[in-house]
Amino acid sequence: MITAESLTKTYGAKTAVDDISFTAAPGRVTGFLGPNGAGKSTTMRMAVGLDTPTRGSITVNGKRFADHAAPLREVGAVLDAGATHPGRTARGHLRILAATHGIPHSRVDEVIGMTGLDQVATKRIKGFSLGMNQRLGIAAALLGDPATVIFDEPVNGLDPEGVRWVRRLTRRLADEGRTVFLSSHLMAEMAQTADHVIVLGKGRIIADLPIHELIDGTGEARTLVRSEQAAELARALAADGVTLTSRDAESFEVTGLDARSIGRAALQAGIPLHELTPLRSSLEDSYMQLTEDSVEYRSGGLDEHTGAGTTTVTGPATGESATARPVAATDSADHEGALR
Ligand SMILES: Nc1ncnc2c1ncn2[C@@H]1O[C@H](COP(=O)(O)OP(=O)(O)OP(=O)(O)O)[C@@H](O)[C@H]1O
Repeated sequence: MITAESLTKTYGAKTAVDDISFTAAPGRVTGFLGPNGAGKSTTMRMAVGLDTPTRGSITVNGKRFADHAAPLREVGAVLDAGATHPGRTARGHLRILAATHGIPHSRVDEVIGMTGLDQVATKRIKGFSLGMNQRLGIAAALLGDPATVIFDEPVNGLDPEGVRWVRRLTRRLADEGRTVFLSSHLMAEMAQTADHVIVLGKGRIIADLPIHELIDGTGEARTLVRSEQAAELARALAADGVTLTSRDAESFEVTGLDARSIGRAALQAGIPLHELTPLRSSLEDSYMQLTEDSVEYRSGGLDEHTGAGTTTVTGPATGESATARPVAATDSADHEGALR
């Protein structure tokens, strides 16, 4: 269990973590999600005593990290997979760690087996690929058979097999009743891995909810429609499976019909449209919307995250224009590309 209460960290004038409170519970994978610079790593570093809170607290299994008599048996963390001695072998590295923490040698071979490092256990770490280093970091984190694990961006730079392996492993660890706390800036990754997500933006929590609520809340595409003849248009669109929700006298939201079909139906009915805006359609979009105001570094021009530009939709009959910002146009392939 990880519990943060009013946790705050400032570096000079910079507030990296801003008064956050949350719980990562045992038996589930909690995803810690947020754009670059949101404060994820800082929070994780405070959880394992590598940084001190400016205010508030973060405890693991009920105690501050430093107050645990045998911290490695309580929490295993991978915050920087590269932090090893390059001249040592994988087994040598793990044996030294085990010895300094009073962990029996037999556990070293267990974690080597669990992380699939058998073939390279006697090889020097300096020749290790990123994926092997990541596995070694995880092996070290699991040495003490901890009840809580904390992995910072565990799939970053991994090949598809590595990504799948991390997913399966984290699921297994949670199913064994452990608290699994993972950070990522990729919604698509979290959607496949986490049971619960905490979304951080500019040091603050902007969402804390089960992953299915995030999916259920955003799964169905909605379109905002505005027309002076809203009632007439609503009648033209009415059909099985189509839901119309009124916003005001001239606008309503449509589910069960995409923007293209709505536009076509309006044209056929000779009804001018003033607005036709797809509201959202994917998990990635909802994440982008959640974090829209929280992105610290943004490139100019097209929104690099949503891939969304601005599309002008010409209303039928009158030729009036309406501006639609198709947030649904996200192509998450770039994000997922790193995962395949
Ligand atoms: N030692 C430090 N000194 C000054 N500022 C820092 C320090 N560590 C982090 N920060 C700042 O705090 C903010 C949060 O950083 P942090 O690394 O925790 O974010 P993050 O969500 O992990 O991002 P990323 O995904 O890029 O690692 C950033 O603006 C960062 O520049």
